Amino acid sequence: MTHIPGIVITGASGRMGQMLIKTVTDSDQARLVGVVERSGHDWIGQDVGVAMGGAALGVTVTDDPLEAFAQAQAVIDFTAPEATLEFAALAAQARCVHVIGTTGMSDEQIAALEPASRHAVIVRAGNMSLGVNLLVQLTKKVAAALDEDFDIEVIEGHHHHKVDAPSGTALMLGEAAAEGRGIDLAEVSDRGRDGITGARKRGDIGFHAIRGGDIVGEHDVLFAAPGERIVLRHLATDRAIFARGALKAALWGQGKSPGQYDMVDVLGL
Ligand SMILES: NC(=O)C1=CN([C@@H]2O[C@H](COP(=O)(O)OP(=O)(O)OC[C@H]3O[C@@H](n4cnc5c(N)ncnc54)[C@H](O)[C@@H]3O)[C@@H](O)[C@H]2O)C=CC1
Ligand SMILES: O=C(O)C1=N[C@H](C(=O)O)C[C@H](O)C1
Repeated sequence: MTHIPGIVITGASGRMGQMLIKTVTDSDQARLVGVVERSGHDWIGQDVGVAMGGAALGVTVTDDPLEAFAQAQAVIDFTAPEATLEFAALAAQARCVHVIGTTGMSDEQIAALEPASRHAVIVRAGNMSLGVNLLVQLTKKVAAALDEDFDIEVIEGHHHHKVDAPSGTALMLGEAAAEGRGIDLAEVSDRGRDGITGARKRGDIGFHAIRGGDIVGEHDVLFAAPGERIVLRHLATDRAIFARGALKAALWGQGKSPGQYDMVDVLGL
């Protein structure tokens, strides 16, 4: 019996799904034991390596998540909110660590993860990269050090396929800024101004989303005061940074107590 954890990747044909499959198969610390796609997808029943245009990997794409999860110790899931909720219940049933990269989940959907987290480890983060999670810590510190003379704006840019805004990362950064200031983000959030908006309200945290081409992910946190500006910036140029973080989370979660965790826990930041 091998102690190398078996991993299932959901959303196998997606931008992140394919990157995750490469990352897991290149790793000597994990084994790819299953890949899941939605019912009706033309990859179902094919060897995933062949479907990706390369050599066979000996793993067939399935639309039966529970059957796949039953063979695994962790599920890495970068799909869509409804799918992620379904996978959370099934991963808990199979006692798999569930690493959730999916963004765009509503507060209600996030709350609905709680029953699953009583039985299994869930690691969820809107961004799995080391750099962004460091930026989150820096944002909290800078916001705590500055008063409301500094207007905070979070500006993010992504590829034209992205379906949710603001990005999960932008929300993490906004939450960090609000936490640094000791306030509730929901009360100060100002998203995507348009029209005669009136002057900026002191203390608000603004969000702006750019969508275009193949931008992997760019985030600025702007602190603007009369006479000076500070910009904290992260630029992602390769999705491998997210996949590496997700695999790290899947390995970190082995043997941990059931509950909800994030990348700050995984990275020890
Ligand atoms: N947390 C992080 O570090 C990162 C998060 N993301 C998030 O990951 C998610 C996916 O991003 P992309 O890969 O760019 O999207 P994508 O659209 O390329 O891939 C999503 C995949 O999920 C599949 N899917 C949807 N419903 C499914 C179901 N019920 N069962 C199985 N598969 C299902 C789709 O068929 C598709 O292949 C988004 O929410 C994105 O914001 C993306 C990059 C980094
Ligand atoms: O959809 C993406 O591509 C990304 N989504 C995440 C987000 O919403 O912040 C992380 C990364 O920026 C890429």
